[in-house]
Amino acid sequence: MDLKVRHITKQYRSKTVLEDIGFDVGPHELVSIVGPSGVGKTTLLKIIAGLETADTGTVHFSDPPTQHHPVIIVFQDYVLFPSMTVRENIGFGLQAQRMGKDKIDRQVDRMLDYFQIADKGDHYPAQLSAGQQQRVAIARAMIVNPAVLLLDEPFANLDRNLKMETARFIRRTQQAFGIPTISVTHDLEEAFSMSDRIGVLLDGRLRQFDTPKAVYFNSVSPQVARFLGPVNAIPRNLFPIFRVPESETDAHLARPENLTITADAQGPGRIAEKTFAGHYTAYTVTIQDNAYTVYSQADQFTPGQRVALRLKPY
Ligand SMILES: Nc1ncnc2c1ncn2[C@@H]1O[C@H](COP(=O)(O)OP(=O)(O)OP(=O)(O)O)[C@@H](O)[C@H]1O
Repeated sequence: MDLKVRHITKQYRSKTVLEDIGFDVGPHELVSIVGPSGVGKTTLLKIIAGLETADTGTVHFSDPPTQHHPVIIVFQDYVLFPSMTVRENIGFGLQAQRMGKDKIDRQVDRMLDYFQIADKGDHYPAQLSAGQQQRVAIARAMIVNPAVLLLDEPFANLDRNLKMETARFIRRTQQAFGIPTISVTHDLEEAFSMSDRIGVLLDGRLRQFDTPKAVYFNSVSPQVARFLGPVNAIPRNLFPIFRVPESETDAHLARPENLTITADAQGPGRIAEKTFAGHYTAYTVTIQDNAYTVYSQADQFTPGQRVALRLKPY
């Protein structure tokens, strides 16, 4: 099963929200669409789910969804039915398909085991932690064998540790069940950690669609690069001292982890600031009145010290 999104355009009251959006999602693939708040991520997801109509464009499923193989969308507040137990919540979709009780029970048991909430089957949602509620919501989505799984800000309500754990869990589950999945989020860490490919939506357009590493280290524009994290623009006249390969661009974009510092008493740079950041040290280095951010494993450089900066290939 794969999914092709082609030339999607959407306006609300003559304001263009989405313009000519196109991408593919392969079988077993998890794609994240990232972008700032209000850029149209939820609108795009709703169009793919058929809950909203596009002005132009198409969404093509290689294996068209059916009642027994539906497109499932999980919204950020993952509303569980508060007066139903966890078992009843998870089995709800199968009951709606009029499956027999024994069969539903067996499938719900499998889900409870897989999602490691077997001891919570008879609890009500209010008795669960946010992470457990999240698992119930995903289990409820997975049990109906969805053709495509759509996640809208899946971890918005979780703290950082739980978020990363849940991201890995969703990744494993989606692969184990072989379900093409699209997640929309403004949380970059989450998108980088679980996606096969990432689409960057800025000003209504999909500016880049590629692997996490490629969008991060090889951003197609300064706008995309800045949205994805801190970036240094090295001006053309400084290419030789940074050892940037010759090219036609006016400035080379380098992530802080793409620069290395070496001690050099005659070097063009000076350490202006040093900050401990856990698994690396963040330095601000000035060269000709420009400041560059460098993340380094080396912590021996001190403010005021003269240094050289070099581009390191990734
Ligand atoms: N039904 C609607 N009628 C009119 N405008 C709408 C409607 N739905 C969304 N919009 C507008 O379309 C734009 C995109 O909204 P959308 O919810 O898709 O953004 P988003 O990227 O998901 O935002 P967030 O990250 O904050 O959830 C916003 O400006 C929003 O106000």
